[in-house]
Amino acid sequence: MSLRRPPLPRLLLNKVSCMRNAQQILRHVNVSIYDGGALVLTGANGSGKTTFLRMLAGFSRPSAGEILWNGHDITGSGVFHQYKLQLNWLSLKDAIKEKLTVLENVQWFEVLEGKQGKSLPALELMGLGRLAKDKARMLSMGQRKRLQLARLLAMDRPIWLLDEPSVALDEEGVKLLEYIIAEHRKKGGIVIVATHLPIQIEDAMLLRLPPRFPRKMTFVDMLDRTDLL
Ligand SMILES: Nc1ncnc2c1ncn2[C@@H]1O[C@H](COP(=O)(O)OP(=O)(O)OP(=O)(O)O)[C@@H](O)[C@H]1O
Repeated sequence: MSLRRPPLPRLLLNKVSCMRNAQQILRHVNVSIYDGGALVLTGANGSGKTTFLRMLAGFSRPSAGEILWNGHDITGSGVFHQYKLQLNWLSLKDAIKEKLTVLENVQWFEVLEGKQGKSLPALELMGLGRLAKDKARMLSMGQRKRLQLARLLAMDRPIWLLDEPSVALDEEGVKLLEYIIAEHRKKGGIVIVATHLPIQIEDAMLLRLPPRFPRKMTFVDMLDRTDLL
């Protein structure tokens, strides 16, 4: 008989609820995520996907329950600083500095991490190698998203929190996104994605958040209601 304990999940959400602006957004969420794991959050607009990611990123606190990292509450003093260093955050606000070149935009974050040498290979992987010396303001929306993804690769942190990462990407861009997610997981990285668009992520857990305001009437119902027109 083995006396070995089962491994702790790297991240554990235990009956987590979250309020925003005095409104209950998330209620009693339970999730365990191990190294190499992936969680895909879906749900209607306003159901709380971004709120969920923001809470994991430490931008807002759970109103009830706890989020444990390596078994420690992430809000605990001493833990939070260490935990934040594990995170890579990608959102629709891309924090791209328009006056810097594409390469400098990645190197800026890489240097802050105390790392070097990964920025150009990351840009090349994301198909932006030829634009590396151009000013970032010249980039299209999809290219800006590719730059954000290159930043994830150059910073190389274990837990990726990705809010709508495929928005604006073309078909090849989505394939690249799926590829880097798969590679990150092979190294033991964790990926948590909020998305409306289908992304192929093997063996991902799926969490569909319920709509916050049950719809009394659908759009199609409204079209049928002649008295409303
Ligand atoms: N800055 C804010 N302050 C207070 N409440 C907010 C704020 N942003 C969003 N909310 C509330 O939180 C709810 C959940 O928003 P959230 O952005 O988490 O949803 P979402 O599932 O990511 O939506 P979407 O699919 O539209 O991106 C919203 O319905 C809104 O009422």
